[in-house]
Amino acid sequence: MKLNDKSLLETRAYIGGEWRDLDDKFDVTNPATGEVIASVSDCSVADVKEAIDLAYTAQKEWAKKTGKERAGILRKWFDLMVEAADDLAAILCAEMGKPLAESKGEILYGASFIEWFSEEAKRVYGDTIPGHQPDKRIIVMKQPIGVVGSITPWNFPNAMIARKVAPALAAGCSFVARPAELTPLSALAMTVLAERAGIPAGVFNVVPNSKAAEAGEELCSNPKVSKITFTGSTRVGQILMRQCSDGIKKMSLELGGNAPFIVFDDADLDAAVEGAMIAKYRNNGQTCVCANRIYVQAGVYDAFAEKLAAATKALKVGNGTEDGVTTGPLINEAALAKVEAHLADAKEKGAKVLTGGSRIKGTFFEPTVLTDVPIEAMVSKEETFGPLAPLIRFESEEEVVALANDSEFGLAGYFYANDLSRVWRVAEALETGMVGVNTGLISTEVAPFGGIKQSGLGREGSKYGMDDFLEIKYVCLGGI
Ligand SMILES: NC(=O)C1=CN([C@@H]2O[C@H](COP(=O)(O)OP(=O)(O)OC[C@H]3O[C@@H](n4cnc5c(N)ncnc54)[C@H](OP(=O)(O)O)[C@@H]3O)[C@@H](O)[C@H]2O)C=CC1
Ligand SMILES: O=C(O)[C@H](O)CS(=O)(=O)O
Repeated sequence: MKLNDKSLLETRAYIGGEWRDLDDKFDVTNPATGEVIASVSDCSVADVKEAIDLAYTAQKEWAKKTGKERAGILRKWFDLMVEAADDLAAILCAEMGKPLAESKGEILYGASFIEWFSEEAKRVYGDTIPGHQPDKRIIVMKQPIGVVGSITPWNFPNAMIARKVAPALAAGCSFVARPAELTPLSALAMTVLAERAGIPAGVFNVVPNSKAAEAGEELCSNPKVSKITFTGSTRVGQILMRQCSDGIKKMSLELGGNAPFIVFDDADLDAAVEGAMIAKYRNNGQTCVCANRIYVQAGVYDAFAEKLAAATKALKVGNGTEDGVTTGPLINEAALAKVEAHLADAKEKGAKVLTGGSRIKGTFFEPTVLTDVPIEAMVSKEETFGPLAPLIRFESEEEVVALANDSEFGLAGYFYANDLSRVWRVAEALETGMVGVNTGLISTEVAPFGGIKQSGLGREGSKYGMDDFLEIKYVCLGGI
């Protein structure tokens, strides 16, 4: 790994403003090569508890700073992240496998949340409300929620932390981040820059560890933690909800998805193929908003399938450090096994492979297009989280909206159409938190990201993103 600033490859835990080299360590491997790239300090539950204690103390002073002071420090952090983007991308590519160009895209995407919330920090407005009695005056103020615990996944090891820590610190909260065991290096690298930006000791803590359940249990049960923010599977989100229920702890949950991608017969097919390529194969299909089910209206099914297969064949699979590589490895053997299970099930139920369909080597897998996929196939019911594009034929708008909504998930949905009335009807009818119309890429810091049903609670990014880290206080002044 070539780095301009080698100090960004940090392996120690960051607790109360101290870098701690712990005896216990766990290895981080490169999914493209299987090589160990670093051994990282493995925090115990006692370390997590100490981080929470120090965050609790530090939060009081951090909240006393003005929004403008917090804004200035966050803006400096943003500037440092952009300056170090190439190094941060190299670290992310090495530990997660995302091709370099896409890794850099994630770094800039993560940084955009820090920039956005450095601006929002100055705009935590309250209200005055006309009194309900002559001698009463009413004000509403917003105050930081307190210590925030965060648990994040391996698939966006920089952006998922940035999307949470930025609004939390902007609001005056302090933060204890527990990154995924597979990808702690990106979290630690951004923490090096946070310290350089002047984030005070104890305000931002990072506790890498290899026993997620133990760390999670401490974060969820510790009364000094006021809020848990989680991105990951619905299964784990349910565990965390149960653990937070005793303390009625507030939560933000960004969970699993099963996005429908619908191509109507009045769509611009070339645009629809372009959108499907992004929505399906971004991050090698390992995003929660990936197109998981591709519904194509009968009249354009064959033409779309042919075009999508041609575009899929043009993807270049390989080590993300090599020029021109568009598609890296899957994160691990378990992820590959899930893709192969979905493929085998679909083929058994009658689907045909139009292109791809085989493991290459290690955890590299050919981007695959399947046709004639039946609606009862596993791949249309469960999130594949890999480069498998199942094409399902439909006849009518009513039929496909019912199919699209037949899921316990409701994160993202996409469709291509040009009829204005249809665009309004389908955008309103889809049971998802986010809808892409004639686009396959909807993720941005300026819009509210989040889902409904079992895809989660709350929204991240946008002007709405601060709300999850603030408490509303109503003050009634009497006797006036
Ligand atoms: N809505 C969204 O924005 C996103 C949703 N996801 C969903 O997550 C899944 C894939 O990501 P994946 O990382 O495997 O998801 P997981 O839910 O398995 O893991 C997410 C995080 O939770 C941790 N974790 C696992 N078990 C526990 C536990 N019992 N208590 C506390 N923490 C725990 C993991 O730790 P460790 O990895 O160290 O074991 C990881 O840091 C897919 O379903 C995907 O849709 C993923 C990313 C974004
Ligand atoms: O973890 C994810 O899948 C991200 O939320 C997807 S996105 O924000 O990059 O779209």
